[in-house]
Amino acid sequence: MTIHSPTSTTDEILDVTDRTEAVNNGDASDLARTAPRGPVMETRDLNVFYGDFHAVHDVNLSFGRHEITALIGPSGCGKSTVLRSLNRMNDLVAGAKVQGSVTYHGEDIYGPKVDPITVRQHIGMVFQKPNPFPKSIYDNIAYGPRVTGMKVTDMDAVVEDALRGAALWDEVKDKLKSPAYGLSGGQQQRLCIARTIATRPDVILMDEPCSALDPIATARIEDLMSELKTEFTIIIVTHNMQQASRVSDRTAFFTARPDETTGNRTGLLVEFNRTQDIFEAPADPRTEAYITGRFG
Ligand SMILES: Nc1ncnc2c1ncn2[C@@H]1O[C@H](COP(=O)(O)OP(=O)(O)OP(=O)(O)O)[C@@H](O)[C@H]1O
Repeated sequence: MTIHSPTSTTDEILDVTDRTEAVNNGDASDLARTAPRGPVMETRDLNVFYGDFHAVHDVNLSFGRHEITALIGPSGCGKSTVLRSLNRMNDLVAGAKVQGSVTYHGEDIYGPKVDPITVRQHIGMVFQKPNPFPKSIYDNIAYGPRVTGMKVTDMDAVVEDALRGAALWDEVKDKLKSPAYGLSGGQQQRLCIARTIATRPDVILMDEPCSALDPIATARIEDLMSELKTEFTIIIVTHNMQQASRVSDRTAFFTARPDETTGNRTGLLVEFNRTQDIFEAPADPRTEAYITGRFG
């Protein structure tokens, strides 16, 4: 698998091999005690700017295969900014600039030969608000495989697989030609997850996927995440700490530090560890203050 554009030559394409060493460099070195082995993605000294504004500072993270990693922290600490930099969605934001590296199976996704569209095929995204296309349920799912030129011999099977994968098939199998807008909010979000998995990504980024949903729809998405991680690597931004503790294997806690002169608040990673450790034995007092509700 490669994220290079089709013009890349074979010798420019890096192998997709597991790296077995734990990655414990950078600012969070002593805190990332249990970084995953053979990470699918890593950030190294990741800094993101919006124009002159320094939004996130030196983020070092590694995301384990078939794990769910939660990004948590108070509003404005840069969680979504970090998430969007993982599949180059920030390219679409005018004035956004990314420094440092983001690697996917060892390849720098910001490398000069890398095609951002290909990156997003491997690293899909589900947004906060369900955003189905104004099309039928069927066409919402078939759209991705069609436009990405996936070789499909049986589109009906692709649609069914994706809807089953998103735990939506039984609810919609008799109305596949109906408009997606006729579904409930929770069903629409599962449709968006089905749409994402239809193009067979490796990593799924989720930006507060349950924040617009009621508790029952939220529980269904959380169950779904646990099922999906057997096939995919999932990285989720959530404000809901119970959700992070319920679904994730590892948690990264961010905060924002005000600049002494400008007062601008720059996000930074405070602590990254197994979720159980973050919630039961946080190493940093700022993490403890946040998870116990004394800050943020
Ligand atoms: N498109 C943008 N242009 C300019 N500044 C932005 C942009 N997007 C985010 N920011 C700023 O970057 C900082 C981090 O924002 P971001 O949305 O990543 O934080 P967050 O932790 O996800 O916040 P929240 O939890 O409120 O969604 C904030 O100060 C925000 O105002």
